[in-house]
Amino acid sequence: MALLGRSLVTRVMGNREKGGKMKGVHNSNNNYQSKIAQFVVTAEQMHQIEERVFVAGMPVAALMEKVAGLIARRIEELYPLKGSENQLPITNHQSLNIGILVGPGHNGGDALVVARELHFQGYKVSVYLAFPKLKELTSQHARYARSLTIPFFDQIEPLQDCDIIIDGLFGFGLERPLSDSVADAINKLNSWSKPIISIDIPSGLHTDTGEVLGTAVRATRTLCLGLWKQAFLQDQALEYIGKAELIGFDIPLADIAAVLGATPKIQRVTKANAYANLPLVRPPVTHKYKQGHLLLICGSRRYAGGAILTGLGARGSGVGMLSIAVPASLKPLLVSHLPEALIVDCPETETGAIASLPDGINLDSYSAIACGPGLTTDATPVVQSVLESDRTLVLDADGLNILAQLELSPREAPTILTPHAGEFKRLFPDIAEPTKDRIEAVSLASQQSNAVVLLKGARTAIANPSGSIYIIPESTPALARGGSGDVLTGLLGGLLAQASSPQMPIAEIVATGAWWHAQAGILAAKERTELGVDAFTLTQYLIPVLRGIV
Ligand SMILES: NC(=O)C1=CN([C@@H]2O[C@H](COP(=O)(O)OP(=O)(O)OC[C@H]3O[C@@H](n4cnc5c(N)ncnc54)[C@H](OP(=O)(O)O)[C@@H]3O)[C@@H](O)[C@H]2O)[C@@H](O)CC1
Ligand SMILES: Nc1ncnc2c1ncn2[C@@H]1O[C@H](COP(=O)(O)OP(=O)(O)O)[C@@H](O)[C@H]1O
Ligand SMILES: [K+]
Repeated sequence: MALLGRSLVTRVMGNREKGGKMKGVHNSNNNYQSKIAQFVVTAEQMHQIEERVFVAGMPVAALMEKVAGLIARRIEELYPLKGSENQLPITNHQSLNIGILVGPGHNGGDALVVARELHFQGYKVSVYLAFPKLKELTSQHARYARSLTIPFFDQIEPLQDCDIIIDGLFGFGLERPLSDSVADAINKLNSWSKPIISIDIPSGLHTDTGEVLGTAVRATRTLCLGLWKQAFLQDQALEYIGKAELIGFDIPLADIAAVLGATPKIQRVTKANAYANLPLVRPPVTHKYKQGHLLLICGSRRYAGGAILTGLGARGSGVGMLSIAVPASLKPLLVSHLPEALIVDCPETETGAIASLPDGINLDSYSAIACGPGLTTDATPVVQSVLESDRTLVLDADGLNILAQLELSPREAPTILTPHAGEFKRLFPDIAEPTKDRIEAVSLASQQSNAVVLLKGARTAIANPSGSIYIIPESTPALARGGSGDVLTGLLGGLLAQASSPQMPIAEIVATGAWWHAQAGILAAKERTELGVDAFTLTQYLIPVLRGIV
């Protein structure tokens, strides 16, 4: 995956080192936005980056003015005084009432600049000032706003009649739980069901873990400032964030690289870096086995459909050759759905699970193996034998449930584990709740197992043992549906089987597959609504995702 665009970073850093000033590389570079989109920061890293910008000479007040100006313009665009684009059920666009919540720090300062700007544009602005003691710059903006006769209140109730609320209580400076009075105000605000725009992050959320520190604003939309904060990639924060949008303010790439490193540890998977890993172009002279041979091991009498869905996911990957090992009695069914696949019929247990792989099967002849969907836990010997193989191995579903009962002895070849939160808990019982700080959880799990771990969820996170983490920043709850994980397993297996060289970073290929899967869900939901994305339909949208690329 083209990570930080190493060449550019080296260039940028080189320029700084030589002259102290940036030469020739500007943030207006067409690539700037797409580079910025990959980065994820903690509150501490954002502080450090901000500090470098200030030390380099940017005045704090000037930066606040610039950033808050961009926020104000965006709010005017979203809720214009005149015009028909406004989605709100507001009839009189001439007098939009905007309630602005102001906290003690620079998040509150941003909010006050927004208040002033909207006031001058003709909006009716009211301020709820939650604290008597403010940081210096925030205090100055409050004084000026008062001089403009903008009304200030120390209770939130007077804002109840506002059409829109802007939340500038706390940004990334919030580190401890909210006091009762602010928490009460936020709870009241949430009960009004008004459109709320949060500045930087919904007040009350922890910037890194996305945890609710007592209570938190439930925003309709959040305008994240400068760089994506980690909370935007944590499932537990999503219902508070609403629609997420990045408001860039031209932070020099050199300052980002100085803090995050040339290859940041955590990356959002963007279209650009996913594309770079897709096996889109084949050599003109090739043959099916050169394009990867994937062995799927899946299905049982009870879960026959899982094998079909995994097979169709693998088909979507474009893999050169597909073999599917299933209980012998499922062979006719599999052939009818996947005529191109070689069906390996296996001896069955009494319960209709795979008892063992057929005698004489040579696992070395496959480029990769994906094992697990629909197996039932009766297929333990099969999982044992693939764990002993030296092939790249994806384990999912019952493959993971079986693994949880076994010892994962060290494997030479890459191992990819793809649990949802329930499977994760069974596999890694001593790692804290995977629904809390998912980024931390997946990273620990990868180090503990020495495997690439993909933790499924609304923001699927992938970690490799060396510490890199990839997060899929967009998806759709349409995927929360039986069988969509089976599709992912087949797709991942197909992509890994096609990896042209063993040196290709496995976690990046896995991240690419997870991105593709999510995009297929998004596209299918767009065309068919979120209700229309059953797992079979999902497989039909894998290839259409690529339409924009080739
Ligand atoms: N980074 C950038 O480049 C840019 C940043 N900008 C903006 O600055 C924001 C960050 O500003 P910030 O650092 O002043 O922190 P912020 O989130 O406003 O709040 C911290 C304040 O709250 C207080 N406090 C904390 N917890 C509390 C509690 N539970 N209950 C009560 N009080 C509590 C804490 O005081 P303490 O008591 O800890 O001394 C402190 O005063 C950022 O999100 C963005 O909007 C842009 O303007 C320009 C570009
Ligand atoms: N709320 C959600 N938003 C986005 N994606 C989701 C959501 N819930 C589940 N998914 C995705 O759907 C898939 C579900 O996989 P899994 O739980 O293994 O289902 P199954 O075992 O039925 O196939 C995963 O890829 C997961 O990331
Ligand atoms: K906020």
